[in-house]
Amino acid sequence: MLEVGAIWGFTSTTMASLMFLWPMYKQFVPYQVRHYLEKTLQKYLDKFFMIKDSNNVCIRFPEYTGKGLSRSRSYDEIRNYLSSISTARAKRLKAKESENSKSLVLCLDDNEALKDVFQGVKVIWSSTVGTKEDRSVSNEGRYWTLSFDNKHRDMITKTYLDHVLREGKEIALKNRERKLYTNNSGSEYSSWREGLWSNVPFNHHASFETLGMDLDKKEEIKKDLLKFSKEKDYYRKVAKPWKRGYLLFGPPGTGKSTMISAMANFLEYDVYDLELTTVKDNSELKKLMLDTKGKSIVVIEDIDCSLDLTRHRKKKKEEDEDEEEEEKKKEVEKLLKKERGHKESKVTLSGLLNAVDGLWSACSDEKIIVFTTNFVDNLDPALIRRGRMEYHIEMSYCRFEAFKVLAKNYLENESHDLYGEIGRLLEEVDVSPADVAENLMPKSDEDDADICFRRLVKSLEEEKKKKIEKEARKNKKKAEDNVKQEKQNKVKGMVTK
Ligand SMILES: Nc1ncnc2c1ncn2[C@@H]1O[C@H](COP(=O)(O)OP(=O)(O)OP(=O)(O)O)[C@@H](O)[C@H]1O
Repeated sequence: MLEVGAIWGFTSTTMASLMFLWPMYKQFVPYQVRHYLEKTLQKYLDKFFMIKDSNNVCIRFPEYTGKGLSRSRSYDEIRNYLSSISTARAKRLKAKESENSKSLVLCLDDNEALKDVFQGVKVIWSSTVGTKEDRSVSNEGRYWTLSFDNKHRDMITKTYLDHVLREGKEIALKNRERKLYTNNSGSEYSSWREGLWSNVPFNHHASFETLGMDLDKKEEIKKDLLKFSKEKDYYRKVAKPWKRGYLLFGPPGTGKSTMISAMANFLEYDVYDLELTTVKDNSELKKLMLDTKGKSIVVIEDIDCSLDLTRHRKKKKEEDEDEEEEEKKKEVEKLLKKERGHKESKVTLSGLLNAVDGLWSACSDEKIIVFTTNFVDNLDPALIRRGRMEYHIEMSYCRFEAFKVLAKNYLENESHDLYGEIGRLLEEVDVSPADVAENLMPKSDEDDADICFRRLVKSLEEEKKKKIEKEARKNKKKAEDNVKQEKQNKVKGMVTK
């Protein structure tokens, strides 16, 4: 496209002179001379432009591939665009499978033409096979030729071509095979000369339809994502990098990872799964972030396990915090410390904050950052404050609405006599959607919906029993502690007397 612009001035002057002299030239110059002159002139001009008659302008776009020149990106974008407007004529077009694309790309056959109308102006795209000389510039001498009325020249070159390239780029993004990236650790990529990220095709089929959670909450998240993806101009206007942070928190098995896949599928984004424990230091983290593309979700799962962020905690523990919960946290922290002993990462909290929304973040477009954690209270408030992690989503235990989605997913069932009992039990006990899903999944060919629902009821009843026993133990311990305390108080009282 740059080349087209650069020679436009020169060509338009030449064209104007030719248009003026054209009738005289045709009448008085012998055919052989005309033929020679036209051939010579074509050598210089025909690469990009040619004049058909005094009213029509044609622009040619050669397909660069040879002579060390990389394939013209704009050519691909034009091809995508033409493919999208030519579906009605698909049968007459040659279908070619494109590289790294999940869809077919339709191409015009040699010497075929395609009409497009833009802002009421008609243009014709045709595919041309050029002469022998053309092959020195373009692979196989192939061109797209765009013809239009000269009076629309400004609109076509300024607005229409921009529109074609923009649309073509959008289509390419939509059709691309989406990827799941994971970071290579420092030593791996330096010794194997790999990139910072390795990737595999992203094939997770989770969607918001299959995600078991409160319906209103689900709709709210979808709306938020959609709004974000359409707000390029708004972010530019308010001078903010086009990115948004989501914090997903909740107990294990409540669907945090599933939610990330659903988000990626909903927006058609790539996913970068960033394993912080293998990142050497802050500078490597910055490089990794800079090496991510737009239209992507950068995920740091179990952020509380990735870094020692707990030491920065400002809030004092609430006094009435559940003792057993606290015991569990201590256990997890102990395990993490052991783990960190093996893979010491020098990434600091400030390094992470910089990577999330430092200067670098303005360098790429349309990015979502997701942190997940099982223990939201363990995180430093600076890391998850609003403005950094704008949207906090609590993934909670399975209740009746989520159960209905899971029953539909796993058993294609929407009503059963046991629904009432299951609904009541799910209000009484806290079980994760992962646990419910496990019970609903048929274990053999004989397992029908009835068997699976009964298995679920049995498991929920067991959970309820455990809960009651736990409560009883807790109350007993409390009563014993009270008695102990009273005894101690009495002894203290007797001593002071
Ligand atoms: N809300 C949900 N909707 C549908 N399926 C779910 C949901 N939650 C869990 N599952 C099922 O349970 C499995 C485990 O869920 P997932 O890994 O998303 O949970 P998680 O919250 O990320 O767990 P962890 O905190 O242990 O990483 C998933 O493969 C999915 O099949």
